[in-house]
Amino acid sequence: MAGASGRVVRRWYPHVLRSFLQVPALQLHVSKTAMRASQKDFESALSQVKLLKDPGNEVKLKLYALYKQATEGPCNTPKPGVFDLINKAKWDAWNALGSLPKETARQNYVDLVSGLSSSSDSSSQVKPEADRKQRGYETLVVTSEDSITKIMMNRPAKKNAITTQMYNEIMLALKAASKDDSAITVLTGNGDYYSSGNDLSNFTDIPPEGIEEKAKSSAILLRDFVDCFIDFPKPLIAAVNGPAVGISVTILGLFDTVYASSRATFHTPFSHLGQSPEGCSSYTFPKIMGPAKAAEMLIFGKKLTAAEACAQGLVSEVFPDSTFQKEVWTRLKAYSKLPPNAMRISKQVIRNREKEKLHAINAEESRVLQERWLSDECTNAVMNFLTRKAKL
Ligand SMILES: CCCCCCCCCC/C=C/CC(=O)SCCNC(=O)CCNC(=O)[C@H](O)C(C)(C)COP(=O)(O)OP(=O)(O)OC[C@H]1O[C@@H](n2cnc3c(N)ncnc32)[C@H](O)[C@@H]1OP(=O)(O)O
Repeated sequence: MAGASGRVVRRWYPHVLRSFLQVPALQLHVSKTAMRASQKDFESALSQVKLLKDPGNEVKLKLYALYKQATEGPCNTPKPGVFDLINKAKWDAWNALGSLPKETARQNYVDLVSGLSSSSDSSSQVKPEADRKQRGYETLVVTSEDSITKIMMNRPAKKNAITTQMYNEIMLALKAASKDDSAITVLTGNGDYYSSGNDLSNFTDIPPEGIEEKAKSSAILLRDFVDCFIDFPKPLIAAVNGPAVGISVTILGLFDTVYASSRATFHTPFSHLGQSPEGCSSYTFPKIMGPAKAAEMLIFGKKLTAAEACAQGLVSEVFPDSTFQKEVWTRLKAYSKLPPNAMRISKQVIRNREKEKLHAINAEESRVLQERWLSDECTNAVMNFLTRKAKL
């Protein structure tokens, strides 16, 4: 088909998309059960999508996953076999959305299509290497520039506490970053905190099936989340711009490099919260800092300053807070110019032999936490925070 410019424009919908995603035409009509506030926008996005140029397989997978989540809810179909590559990729994309609410998925679908429409309108002017703010995230700002994908947690008013939606969006962003053309990926926080860890209001959203079911699905979410860090194939850097708590600290052991502002602190108050370590920290922390120092953090909740965390090997380098952003990004831009394949392969050589072990540890930590979340110690600690009786 010839576009307005005379260029040959390949319309990818419906035949290509349908054959790729094998979505029957009828499925593209929204089911009545999916009626919500953004229903009209969603329907118009479904029509708009037909007019777009081929956005590439990665985006098609994202659209597919959001469409399935928006209309059917969380993925609960059996995982296709390893050799069923297309269906497995589709299943993985849908499954990665975890328990993202239907309404949010619908909104994300609408945002994604609107982003695609505006970028295809001005596609002739957009440089592929330009700073691209990726749309479709509500709790993150994801940008790609200078061969660096930056994933910034963006709930500064809540100290970047990680909601279920943010866990899902970080997983999506990591999966996209693992396949994009960037050389390195950076996780950071917006505002004065890096992250205050798990959003404790995650404990209040109990489904009709009860707290046990919530603990079970949360353990799956946690395990999937940490797996994404274990498996991330490119150099992964944390730019810890301020205090870090809980899971935002424990997963640092799975990063390749950790830069910290002098204002950052590192705090894992699991016993105070009636919980136990996650993010593979029960293995990585003793390995990084020795069992005695790790126990002080993970059992007794000792908070480390940035300088202490650096002395103990959890942090690679500390920068004065006043120059943190400038110095870190100058350093990262230089690193991002190194040959990407060499960096990726070096990471594999360093990390691969431990992957299986890390997955097993992650599974075990998630299993133990699933039980902890049902304990009185944990319930009381969370209630105390939510009723403003306690802070860390
Ligand atoms: C049934 C099972 C369900 C479980 C689902 C879990 C899924 C995966 C779990 C993985 C496990 C992770 C373990 C952890 O991460 S443990 C760490 C948890 N984090 C905390 O306990 C921190 C709690 N926050 C605080 O103590 C303080 O807020 C602070 C971080 C010390 C900052 O204090 P400050 O006085 O400076 O600021 P405020 O308290 O006024 O905070 C500003 C607003 O932000 C809200 N906030 C901050 N942190 C969190 C949080 N972690 N969860 C929820 N809300 C948070 C705070 O309430 C303020 O909100 P407001 O303005 O509306 O009052």
